[in-house]
Amino acid sequence: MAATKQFTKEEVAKHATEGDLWIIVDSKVYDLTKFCGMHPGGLSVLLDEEVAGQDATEAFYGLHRMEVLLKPQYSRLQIGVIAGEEPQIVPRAIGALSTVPYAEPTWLTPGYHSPYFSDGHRRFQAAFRKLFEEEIYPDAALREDDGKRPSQAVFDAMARTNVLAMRLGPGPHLKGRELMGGIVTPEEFDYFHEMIMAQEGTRFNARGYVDGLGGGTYIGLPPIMNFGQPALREKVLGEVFAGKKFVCLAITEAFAGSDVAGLKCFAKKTPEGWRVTGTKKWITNGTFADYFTVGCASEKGMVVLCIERGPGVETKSIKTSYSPTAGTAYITFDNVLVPFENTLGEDGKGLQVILSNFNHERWGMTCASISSQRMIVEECLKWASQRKVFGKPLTSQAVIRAKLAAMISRVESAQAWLENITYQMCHMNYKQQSTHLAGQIAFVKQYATKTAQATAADAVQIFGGRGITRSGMGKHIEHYHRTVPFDSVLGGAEDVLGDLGVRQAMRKMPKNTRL
Ligand code: HEM
Repeated sequence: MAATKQFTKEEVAKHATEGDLWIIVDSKVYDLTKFCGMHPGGLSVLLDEEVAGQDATEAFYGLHRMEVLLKPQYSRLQIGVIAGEEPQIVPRAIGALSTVPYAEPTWLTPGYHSPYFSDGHRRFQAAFRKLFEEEIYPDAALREDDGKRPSQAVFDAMARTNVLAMRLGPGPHLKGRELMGGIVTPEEFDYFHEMIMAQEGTRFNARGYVDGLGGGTYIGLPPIMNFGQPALREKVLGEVFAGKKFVCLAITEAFAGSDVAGLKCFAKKTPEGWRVTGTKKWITNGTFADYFTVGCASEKGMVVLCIERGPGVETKSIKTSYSPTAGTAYITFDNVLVPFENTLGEDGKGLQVILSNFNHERWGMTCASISSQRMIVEECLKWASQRKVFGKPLTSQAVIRAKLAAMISRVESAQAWLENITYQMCHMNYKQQSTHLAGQIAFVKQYATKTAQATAADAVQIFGGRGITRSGMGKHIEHYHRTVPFDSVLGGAEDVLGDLGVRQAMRKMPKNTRL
C-alpha cells in the first residue's frame, strides 16, 4: 500500500540534511535519510540545494527510469504525498496500450482504421499482451541476466493457452484445441493472429530470451510436422505442444551457412538405420533441445533427419553477443544411430524440406524485428522529451527531431509493407505463397533489419553514453544495439536475401518487354 499521509511542501523543506533528508518526486514524499548513504548516484547529488527537501521530479526523471520507483526496496521509502496534488506520471497498466505516438502500430492506435485487423484480433492482442506481461516478462528479465533457459513455468503457461501450438501458424495442428481460453477458434486463427504473437513477444527487449522461448522449435518443428511419418509427428508434436520437449533446427555448420548444399555432416545408410557423423554450429536452443532437425549430406545428395538426444550427441554453449538463455550451441554427432522412421521427406530431397519453411520463418522474424524497432522509437521519443539540455528538452534540437522523423518513417513503412504481405499470405495457399511471396518476404526482411540497424545507431546517438550502458536510462538501447545484428543474420544474411528477391523477379521477367 502506498503511503497516504499528507504533507505541505514547507514541511518537506525542513528535512534537507544528511541526517534528515526528504524529497518530493511527482507529488510523492520520500524519506531518503537511511538510503542516502547507499544511493548508487552518491550522497552529494541528493544534498544539492535544488534536491534536498525540494520537488526533485525533473532531476529524478532526467537520471532514472520510472521502474526504479516501482521496485519494492525503493517504493517503501515513500512516506506520504503532498496535500492537494495528484501524481502526473502514471506507469502503463499491465496489458494496456502505450499512449506514446508511434509506440503502437496504427491498427492499435485510437482514431485509426485498418483493413486487415478485426475486433477479434484486438481481443486476442489484449489477452496476449497481458499473458506476456504477467507471466513471461518477469522471467525474461531474470533469465537474460543469469543465462539459464526460460523457466518451465513459462512453457507450462504457453502450453495451457496453446501458444506453443499457435506459434506454428494457422493449420490442422490447431484443430480441436482451445486457443487463448477460447478467444479465437482454430478455424478463425490466421496469419494476423500469428503476427500479433510474434510482435507482442518482442516488445520487451530480451532478445536472447525470446529465442530461448522456443525459437528452435519455431523453425525446427515444421519439417517434422510437414514431412515426418505419422507416428513420429504425433509423438513430437504432442510433447512439444505440452511444453515438455524442445526442438532445434540444425542446418548451419562452421563449413556451410547460406550454402546449404555444402554441408559436411554425413548420414550413412546401414542395415540398422542411419549413422550420422558431423558438426553443427550456431544452433538456437541446441543446448537444451530434445530433438534435432538435422540437414545431412547423404549418398543421394541431402537428407533431413529428426535426431533424438542420446548416445553420440553432444551439445555445448557458444558465447554470442546475446544471452546464453537462447541456448546457442555447437553440436557434435558421433556415429549416432537414427531409425529410418525418423527420415523427414525423401532421401535426396533434403534441400526441398529445408527450403519449404524459409518463407514462413523469415516472415516471422520480420514481424518480431519490426516490433522491437518500434519499441526503440518509443524509448527515443520518451527520452528526447524528458531529457533537458541547455534548459530545454532534447526535442528542441532540430537534429534530434530529424533522427526521430527518420526512425518513425522507417518503422511505419516496414510495418505497412509487412501487413500487406501478411494479407497476401492469408489469401494464398502454400504453393501460391512460394511462387509469389518468396521475393517479397526476402525484401521486407532485408528492409526491416537494415532499418533496424540504422535506428539502433541513431538511438545510441540520441542517448549518448547511456546508449552504451547496460543499466539505467539507456539499457534497452544498449541491448538493442548489441543484439540487432541477430535479426539481420538469422534466416539468411541481408545481402543473400536481397539477391534472392531480385533473382526471383528476374525469373518472372517477360521475354517480350523492352524499354
Ligand atoms: C527516491 C529517490 C531516489 C532513488 C530511489 C534513487 C535510486 C537510484 C538508483 C537505483 C540508481 C542506479 C541507476 C539506476 O538504476 O537507474 C541511481 C542513480 C543515480 N541517481 Fe538516484 N535515486 C533517487 C533520487 C535521486 C535524485 C533526486 C537525484 C538528483 C540529482 C539522483 C541522482 C542520481 C544520479 C546522478 C545517479 C547516477 C546516474 C547514472 O549513472 O547515469 N537520484 N539512483
